[in-house]
Amino acid sequence: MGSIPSTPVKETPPLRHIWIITGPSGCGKSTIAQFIARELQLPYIEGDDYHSESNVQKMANGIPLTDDDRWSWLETLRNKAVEALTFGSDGCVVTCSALKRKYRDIIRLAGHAAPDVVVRFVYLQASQELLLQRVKARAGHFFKDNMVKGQFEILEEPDETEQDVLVVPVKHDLPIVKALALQKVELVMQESS
Ligand SMILES: Nc1ncnc2c1ncn2[C@@H]1O[C@H](COP(=O)(O)OP(=O)(O)OP(=O)(O)O)[C@@H](O)[C@H]1O
Ligand SMILES: O=C(O)[C@H](O)[C@@H](O)[C@H](O)[C@H](O)CO
Repeated sequence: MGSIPSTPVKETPPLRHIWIITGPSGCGKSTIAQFIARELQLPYIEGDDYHSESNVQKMANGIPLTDDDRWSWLETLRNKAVEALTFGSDGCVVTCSALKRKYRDIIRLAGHAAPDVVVRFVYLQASQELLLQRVKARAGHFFKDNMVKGQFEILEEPDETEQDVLVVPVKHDLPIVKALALQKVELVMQESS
């Protein structure tokens, strides 16, 4: 009796995630994004590095950005993320305030870059009072505490209809927030592998 030939198992390559770390100024985007990028060994793209000189000047002068100021910045961040994957990365971590849903929608288009690319947002959730304190205490940054209120005025918090968003409360001490964010990210990666 001949042995039954085994059906070859098709290996599906793991998905490549673009992690967008979001939230208003001072919520910890840079801190958490650098940590996650280091832990997952992924490239880190700092959103603030891609604001135009005039955007930075505006913010430094206490003038909030408008939608028009943000469109090309959002497109640039999306392109940078896709570029990182095109150059062979297994994923990447990007900081972007992404305060409005339509801004997140612009970034979401990166998910069409290739069938294995998935965009996920990590929303760092905090109260205005807490972020005011954290921005006040931070030195050497162009974004000052007088601008925090404006961030909350336009903030559209992701709701349950945005299923690609992981919410991480950031009122806890930093080691706890880091662990929580990483845990949520790793769970998604496990579920999608
Ligand atoms: N969980 C935390 N507990 C205490 N301090 C924190 C926590 N998370 C961040 N910080 C501090 O708060 C400040 C703001 O953090 P960070 O610069 O990472 O925020 P951000 O969202 O990137 O800000 P921005 O958008 O203005 O660049 C920093 O001084 C950081 O060390
Ligand atoms: O959309 C915006 O208004 C900006 O991206 C801001 O969020 C700042 O750049 C940032 O918070 C300072 O780091």
